[in-house]
Amino acid sequence: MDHFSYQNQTLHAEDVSVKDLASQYGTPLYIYSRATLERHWKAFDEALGDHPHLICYAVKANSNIGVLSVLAKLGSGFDIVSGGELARVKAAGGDMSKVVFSGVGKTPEEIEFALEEGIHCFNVESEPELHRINEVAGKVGKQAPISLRINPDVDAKTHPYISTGLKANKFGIARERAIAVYELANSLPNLNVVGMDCHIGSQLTETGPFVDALERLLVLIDELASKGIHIKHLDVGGGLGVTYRDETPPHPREYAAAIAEKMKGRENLTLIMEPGRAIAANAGIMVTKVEFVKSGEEKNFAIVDAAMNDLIRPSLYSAWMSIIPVVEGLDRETHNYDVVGPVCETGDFIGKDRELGIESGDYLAVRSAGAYGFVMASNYNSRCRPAELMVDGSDVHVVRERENLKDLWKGEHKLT
Ligand SMILES: Cc1ncc(COP(=O)(O)O)c(C=O)c1O
Ligand SMILES: N[C@@H](CCCC[NH3+])C(=O)O
Repeated sequence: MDHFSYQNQTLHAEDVSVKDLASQYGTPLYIYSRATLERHWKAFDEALGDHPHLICYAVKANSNIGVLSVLAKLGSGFDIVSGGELARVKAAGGDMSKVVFSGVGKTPEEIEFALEEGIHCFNVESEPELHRINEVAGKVGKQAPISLRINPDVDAKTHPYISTGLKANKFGIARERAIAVYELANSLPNLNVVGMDCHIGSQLTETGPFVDALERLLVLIDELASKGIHIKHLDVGGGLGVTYRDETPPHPREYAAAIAEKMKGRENLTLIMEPGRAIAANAGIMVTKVEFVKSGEEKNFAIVDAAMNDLIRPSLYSAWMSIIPVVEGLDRETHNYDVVGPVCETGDFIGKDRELGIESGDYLAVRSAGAYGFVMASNYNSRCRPAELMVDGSDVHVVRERENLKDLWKGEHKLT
């Protein structure tokens, strides 16, 4: 069931007209569906059935505290990559004991914060980081629970910027070094070895690379057990892709079933997953208004009020994102347009070569914008960042207010 669908030719978010929301709250505007977020999270959770598991939503995909609070109420865990994300999870009412902390450059301050909050574990990405966590834990008189992020050297077959599990990538510890680094971790006085993790990339559309990575990790887990180092949880990371255009990623159910299958007979090993995009992307849209229609000699441009600063995926990765009219079936002539924003960069586009029937003042919706959308927004060109709404049935919650002009220079000081 799609919670963004047309009713009486007008796009709705659950039971609410997107056109009404756009006129009331202005554009550009992010709109999320609570029911979709919940359904996606539950798809992972239910697919893992009785196997001991924890779904740690990857906060970076959409860190709005409204979104986090919805998932926290379901009992979600969280995968974080900064002290800022930890603070957000806390503010949203998340359970600190279900937080895993990933990322290659954790600072001493962030480590101390996470230790004080009692997180589930640190996903450690290098030997120097291991020493740093050991030192900070010693200083604050705690034992730090750790997992090593193993780079399994598998090709995720995704965009090179978001592939993370190859030797050439900056992430994790090479699997050839894994046993030695675990032995080191085990010998450090303030560390508690609890897990093993990996994350091979994002927007994966096949199950194969996930299973290959998992198999490589299981070999290491068995080898460690023979050396007396017992791993309690295996974290397979995130990375499951979604359909933006014609991709056919496995359903979370299929993906989770393939992983659970490999874990049969290992019921003492808790399975952790860190899905971000698969939970948030299709739970959100971004709505924009057509400012001008400009016909050039070679191209037609739909100049809209959203730009690369509001949604950077098309500019950054040449990502294709679906752009649909908020009101369909209008009697309009269609033309081929590049949908572009007002930012002064040639690379500022939301979509290219789109067949649309539009006039100035129309609203368009960009689909699948719930993940890596608002979180990557900036104030470039001194543009205020959009508002974010959460629709829940016929209820509408403003989960982030639109920025105003004064927010633009908050914390700045002029010279007198
Ligand atoms: C360590 C880690 N876990 C989870 C994720 C979430 O990935 P995705 O949004 O592709 O599920 C990422 C980002 O790719 C990540 O770096
Ligand atoms: N931001 C990227 C994904 C990066 C994943 C981060 N680990 C995207 O929009 O697709």
